[in-house]
Amino acid sequence: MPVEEFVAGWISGALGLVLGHPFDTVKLLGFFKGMSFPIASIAVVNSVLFGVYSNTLLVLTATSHQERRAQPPSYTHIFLAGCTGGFLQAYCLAPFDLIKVRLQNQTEPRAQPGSPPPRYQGPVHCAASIFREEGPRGLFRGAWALTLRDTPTVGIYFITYEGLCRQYTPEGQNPSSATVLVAGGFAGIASWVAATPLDVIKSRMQMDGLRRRVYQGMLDCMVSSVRQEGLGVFFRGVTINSARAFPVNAVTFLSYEYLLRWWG
Ligand SMILES: CN(C)C(=N)NCCC[C@H](N)C(=O)O
Repeated sequence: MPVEEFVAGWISGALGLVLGHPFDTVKLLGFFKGMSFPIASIAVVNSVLFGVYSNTLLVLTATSHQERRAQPPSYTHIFLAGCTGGFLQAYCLAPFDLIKVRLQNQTEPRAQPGSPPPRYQGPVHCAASIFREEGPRGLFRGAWALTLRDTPTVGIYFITYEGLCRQYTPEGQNPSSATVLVAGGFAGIASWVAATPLDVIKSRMQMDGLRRRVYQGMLDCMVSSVRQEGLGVFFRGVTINSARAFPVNAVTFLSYEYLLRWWG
């Protein structure tokens, strides 16, 4: 199994994250300020995403990453490989994403003289507290919604990227840096616009259980969110998700492509 794609995914995910971090921090004003935890987690998750995508395409089409410009895979194969990558990354992402959401939503003010310490004092403390208070399964709270969010939308991510690259690249050639940047940016936006409704539900499921359980399950969360806030609830955060997605995924795809060309 070729491993370069896993390593390239690892490095490119970390680079994309550095650009995306300010957006992640303002999305929910909170306590989540450090970089080491998100870098470590996104690197692992992106490595699984790109590694599984590329190796699934290898199984489906018998072409390596280097051969794919001369023998482009069909969009059906790209979509299926993307969905497989999205499905597997969701399971690796689930505990990291839960910790991120819990820390971001922590609204207690930063330590002021006399104020009680925040409930979670950092990522490791947060993981240990969830494990202790909600059990090992607690670390996977919201994983179903995350899987439903990521499986089709990562398919959309790779289809958009490949479609735009093919549109603006002469046959058989590698896309230019500008094309990779634009295609990567729009792939990020397309996938996040599609992912936002389930992203809202996922975050609510992850916060559920912190004090008392509010929702019976994912469907109940959807229905009560729409009842209380209207259909607009599914588009909450779509603008900031898209604004973050363009630079993050432009840089992710550019570094991924260049690392593979450099090693290839
Ligand atoms: C849930 N969605 C939209 C995705 N997983 N999209 C594909 C990768 C996105 C990239 N790691 C990012 O953080 O923007």
